[in-house]
Amino acid sequence: MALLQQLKSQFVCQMIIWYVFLVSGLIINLLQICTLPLWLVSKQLARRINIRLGYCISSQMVAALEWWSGTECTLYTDPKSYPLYGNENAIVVLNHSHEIDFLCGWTFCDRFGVLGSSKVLAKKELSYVPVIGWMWYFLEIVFCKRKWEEDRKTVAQSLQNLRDYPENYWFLLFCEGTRFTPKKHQISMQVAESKGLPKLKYHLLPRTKGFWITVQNLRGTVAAVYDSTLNFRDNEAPNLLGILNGRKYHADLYVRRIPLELIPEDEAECAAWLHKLYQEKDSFQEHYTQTGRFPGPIVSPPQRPWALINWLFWACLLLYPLGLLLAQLISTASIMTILASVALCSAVSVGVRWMIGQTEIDRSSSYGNKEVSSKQQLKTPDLLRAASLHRYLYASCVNTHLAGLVQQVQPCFKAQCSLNLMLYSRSSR
Ligand SMILES: CC/C=C\C/C=C\C/C=C\C/C=C\C/C=C\C/C=C\CCC(=O)SCCNC(=O)CCNC(=O)[C@H](O)C(C)(C)COP(=O)(O)OP(=O)(O)OC[C@H]1O[C@@H](n2cnc3c(N)ncnc32)[C@H](O)[C@@H]1OP(=O)(O)O
Ligand SMILES: CCCCCCCCCCCCCCCCCC(=O)OC[C@@H](O)COP(=O)(O)O
Repeated sequence: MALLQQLKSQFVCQMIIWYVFLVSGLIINLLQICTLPLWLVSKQLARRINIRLGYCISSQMVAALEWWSGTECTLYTDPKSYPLYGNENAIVVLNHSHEIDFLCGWTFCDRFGVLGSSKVLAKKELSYVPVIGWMWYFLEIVFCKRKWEEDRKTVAQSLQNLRDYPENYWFLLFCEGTRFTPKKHQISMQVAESKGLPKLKYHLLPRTKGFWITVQNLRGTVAAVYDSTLNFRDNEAPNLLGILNGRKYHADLYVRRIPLELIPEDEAECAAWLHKLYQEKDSFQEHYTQTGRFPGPIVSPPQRPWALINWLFWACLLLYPLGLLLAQLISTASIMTILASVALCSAVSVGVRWMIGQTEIDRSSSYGNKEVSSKQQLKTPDLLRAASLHRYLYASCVNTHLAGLVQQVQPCFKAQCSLNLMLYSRSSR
């Protein structure tokens, strides 16, 4: 066992995994380009082909997690909801604190048969990542610049395109918008305070616009929101390099299925609903910290062999020509070819390191890192501030089960909030 573990951490093994991933990925990207003319003839067929091509890439990372590192992924959920998973379209809301959270998400996608078709609202920068980012263009992943004024149109349009998608998919939303760091947490809690929202211990304050626009544009085609909360046992801090080194982690995922009809249509109410959801998620994390488990029963889906079979297929296909090439290099070695090969390998290693860097929290973007000055808060137009306060008042009432009453008096509430805030803003100028 220890020998196997040592073998897994050998540089040469990791080189093989990388070689197979990169070369097969680029071949698949090329095949995806070849499907372009087909989009004009049969869009649905082109989509179905791309789902399978996409699977060939993303399942390699799932294979690395499940078969190479042996990471265990446990699902806590209601057994009544379980049969629906994978058999309907869903919006997945997931916390964003771990470097491999997306990969654990992919594992569950694979187990429920929606890996090739799974979607995400991703930051635009990821679309430039070779192999994965390029693959995403053809899978109609929705990209955003995290600048609402620019995103509101493009994101809505991309979501509308998914309305006639031919296979079931899960649409993943990291509503926190960026990965958790202590600094981002501190700043987002200042924002929460300025909006009169309760503080969260384990999450950043969720950004509500992406959630609202997704629900609004996918209503009628998506059946439910899967509220998903992920954590790792024994305070593990998993990362991609650990996976490639064959290190085993233990992921626990708690999923609640919430029918889409229960989510308010109005933007302010939808935002309040999401804030309340994150307060609940925070309490689940607290429960996990205290007890080492999530509430409810464990109903884990079985591991499937397809990710491993796919990897073995590409390995057989690509390792033989690599062997031939190496043999030829050694037999006809000239100084020039050796130097050129070393230069090529070094360039590839730098590229690979950059790709891994995309998953590392230490290299996270500065989004959500900038202090929001009180001056900026005061600059917010009166009505927007009023809407924020109204949202909070509504959320507080939802918390105290007074939602029905609020809905009745809502127009008066809105007017009263607007008036109060206009008076407040004028007096503070
Ligand atoms: C059964 C099993 C179930 C589940 C299995 C689990 C998962 C599997 C599912 C699918 C897998 C599929 C794919 C996974 C593969 C890979 C994924 C990889 C990565 C991609 C992830 C990303 O790229 S995350 C980053 C991009 N995404 C997002 O940002 C989404 C969330 N963001 C939003 O919704 C934003 O609103 C926005 C992007 C639409 C617009 O952003 P913008 O900043 O322009 O506007 P905002 O409205 O958000 O900001 C202004 C308001 O925010 C307030 N503010 C200011 N500072 C802060 C702060 N620090 N924190 C919080 N709020 C802040 C400000 O006051 C404004 O307030 P308003 O009152 O005016 O709204
Ligand atoms: C067998 C396979 C082994 C090979 C391993 C391949 C590794 C390839 C690495 C490419 C990774 C590209 C997919 C990246 C997904 C990263 C998800 C992520 O977490 O994005 C961060 C954003 O949400 C928020 O960004 P920040 O604002 O925090 O910054």
